[in-house]
Amino acid sequence: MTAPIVSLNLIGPDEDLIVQPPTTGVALQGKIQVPGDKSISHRALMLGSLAQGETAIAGLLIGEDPQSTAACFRAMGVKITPLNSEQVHVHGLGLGSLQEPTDILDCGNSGTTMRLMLGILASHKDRFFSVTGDRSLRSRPMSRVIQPLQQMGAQIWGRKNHTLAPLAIQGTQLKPIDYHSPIASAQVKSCILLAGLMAEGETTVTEPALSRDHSERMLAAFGATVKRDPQTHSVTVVGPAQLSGQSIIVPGDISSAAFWLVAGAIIPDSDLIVENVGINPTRTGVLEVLEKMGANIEFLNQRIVTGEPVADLRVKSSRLHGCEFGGDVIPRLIDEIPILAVAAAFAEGKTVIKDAAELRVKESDRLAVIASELGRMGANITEHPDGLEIIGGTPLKGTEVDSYTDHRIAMSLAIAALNAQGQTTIHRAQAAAISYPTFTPTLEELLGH
Ligand SMILES: O=C(O)C1=C[C@@H](OP(=O)(O)O)[C@@H](O)[C@H](O)C1
Ligand SMILES: C=C(OP(=O)(O)O)C(=O)O
Repeated sequence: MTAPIVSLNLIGPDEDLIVQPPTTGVALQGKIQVPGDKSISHRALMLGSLAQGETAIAGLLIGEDPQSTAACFRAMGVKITPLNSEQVHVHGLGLGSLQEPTDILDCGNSGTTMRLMLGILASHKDRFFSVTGDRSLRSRPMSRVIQPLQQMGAQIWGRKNHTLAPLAIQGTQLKPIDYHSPIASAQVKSCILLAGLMAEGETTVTEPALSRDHSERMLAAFGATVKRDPQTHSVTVVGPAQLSGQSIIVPGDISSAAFWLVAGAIIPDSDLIVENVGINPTRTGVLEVLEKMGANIEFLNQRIVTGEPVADLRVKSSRLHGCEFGGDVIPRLIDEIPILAVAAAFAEGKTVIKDAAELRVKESDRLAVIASELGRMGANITEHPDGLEIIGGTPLKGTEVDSYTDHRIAMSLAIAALNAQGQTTIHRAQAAAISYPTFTPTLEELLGH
């Protein structure tokens, strides 16, 4: 049997990942773990910074995005021990006590850092902040959080009529609002709730469909008064709040587990357990769609870990078939659409993904990029304004593809490559380190290197 090749060539400017599966197949077997949940990691660092006393975080994601969050809060006077997945300590300053940074806060590639932090900064009276990010983040829309913050009285300036970073923020005493968001976005919801912590009275956010609820859960755990109405998808915080430091255990990220669940489902003879995965129902849309496509996924050892449901997920390969999805499930699988498109390319028949125009304003235009790069590998995939149509079942061929510096695209293409014929070179694959720095070592481990 030819040995499978997986190599990350970091010497050239293109940071290529080369994937060459053997012709005899690469059945995935055994048990693996994925790094900590990115959304929960950001929130643990932020709420820890705003709380009185110490917060201890186990299982934090050591990716570039949480590093950006930690760097921003350190620059505002918060002591955060070096990030590691064992134990990180955050010495919170108490609500309203962040110091004015003497330099620009750099959010790197992280939309969550910038959007959530804007709510915190805008509510820090008499302090001035400037925030920026990398080229991708500087092109992502910030008006979705700036507009409601302005309704609360926030003072924010930015490029293109105050919609794009770099942004400047003059902190001020904010007023509570009752905000009906036009989009189901956890970043918008969380930004307003964080701003509401220091406004006097009730700040309510209502969204058209339920987005991930990690902020609501964690705010309540830190001692804020949080009221939720599941019927209307609305959540209220009561300010001024007081937060006190907590012990948090971050579960494995279902968005990272999704790569292996799809790999296990599409690669013949696989039987793989991904341990310790967060299965918060606001995040499990990917499992529902995979099951609808005929995937065989079992939930083992279900438990609750510091307020979040967790399980070990066992996937066995099966014959997938296409399906249609859209509507309310989209916010519950928003980051998994690129890897679901890969699953669809290997499934029999047609898959239609609708209501996903939001993907055009992520780290890359994910609809355009996944259509072009999977298309290069031979997939029959059509881009629509709000989604994708994929006719699966034609074998994919290895070729040269590009991540467009988008971590989820890099890893989705690597899984497609694992089940393709011949060698695939993924340019700029180092982007995976944004959310999953150990992706390539895990791939090597699974392939028996
Ligand atoms: O709140 C969060 O942690 C996130 C919310 C989602 O973004 P939107 O709120 O823009 O949908 C998601 O895509 C992102 O990766 C993380
Ligand atoms: C969209 C993502 O993250 P963010 O918005 O934080 O950059 C993601 O992780 O896929």
